[in-house]
Amino acid sequence: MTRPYRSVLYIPAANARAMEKAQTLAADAIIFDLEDAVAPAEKAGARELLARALLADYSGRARIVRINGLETEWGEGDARAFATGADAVLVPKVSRGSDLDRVAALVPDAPLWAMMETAEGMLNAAEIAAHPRLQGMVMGTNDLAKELNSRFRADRLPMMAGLGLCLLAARAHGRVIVDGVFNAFKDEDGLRFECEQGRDMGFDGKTLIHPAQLAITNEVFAPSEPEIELARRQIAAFDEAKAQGKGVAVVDGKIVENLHVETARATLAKAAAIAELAG
Ligand SMILES: CC(C)(COP(=O)(O)OP(=O)(O)OC[C@H]1O[C@@H](n2cnc3c(N)ncnc32)[C@H](O)[C@@H]1OP(=O)(O)O)[C@@H](O)C(=O)NCCC(=O)NCCSC(=O)C[C@H](O)C(=O)O
Ligand SMILES: [Mg+2]
Repeated sequence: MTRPYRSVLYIPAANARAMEKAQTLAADAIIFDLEDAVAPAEKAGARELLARALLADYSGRARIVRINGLETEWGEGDARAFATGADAVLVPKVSRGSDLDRVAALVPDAPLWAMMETAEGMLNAAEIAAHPRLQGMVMGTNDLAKELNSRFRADRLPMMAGLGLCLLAARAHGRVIVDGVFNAFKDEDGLRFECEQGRDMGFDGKTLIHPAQLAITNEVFAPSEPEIELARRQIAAFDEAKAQGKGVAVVDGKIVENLHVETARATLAKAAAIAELAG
């Protein structure tokens, strides 16, 4: 069954307390960050703290390690240190498919994830998504806004071209894709608006910076009760229509064809995966 990735929480790998706390948080996945959330003076210590933290039990949550870029003095050591022991390695600032090749060689067994956060990366999203070792993509909307010189807008109009290109690329190649962070972690209404926008666009989930963002995000990216109930009725109605030799059913005045049944089955599978993770 496919894992859910509704909520993907960043934790600075220099913060031992936060990494411990994460063992009991309701995040679907965790990104242990060695890159931007860790100051240069803390990089070496963070690597050691993280190696210890990864021995703990995170109750089935996906554990993803964001390494420093290979152009930095820490990148290669990070990749070697976490070639095993995590569920995936997240590569920052991926601009083209070949950026993943060197990391892939250093990390032969773990799946790779790519931070999508450069202008070049947006233009090469399809090539990046096609990389054979890639499992998932993470929007880095802070870095992207910096590169674009765009202003923050609640409707994220300046981000739409990049978000759309990456989403298309991820879907074309069957990759997981999660939306960028919402920086104002005490603004619940703003977070809900952005989660709903991301969910409506088709993202699997959202990256988060604070545990206070988990509940809203998990709620918005999960199938709602009415969606689950509708999915069940669509499947039942289609099965009945099929038994009568018809290819189309009607539910609540709307047609249900094979493709809608596939979506309905995916909704039920996602709900089941969420329930399984919750235990
Ligand atoms: C944003 C923060 C610096 C706020 O920290 P703080 O003031 O300590 O928060 P609180 O006092 O409210 O914390 C309450 C308790 O929650 C724990 N905590 C806080 N944050 C996390 C977390 N991320 N994961 C797990 N636990 C967390 C605290 O330890 C407190 O616990 P307790 O002691 O039991 O009370 C801080 O939240 C933070 O550092 N967040 C992560 C920032 C980060 O990782 N940034 C980098 C990723 S964002 C990015 O780079 C995206 C991308 O690349 C782009 O370009 O867009
Ligand atoms: Mg970034």
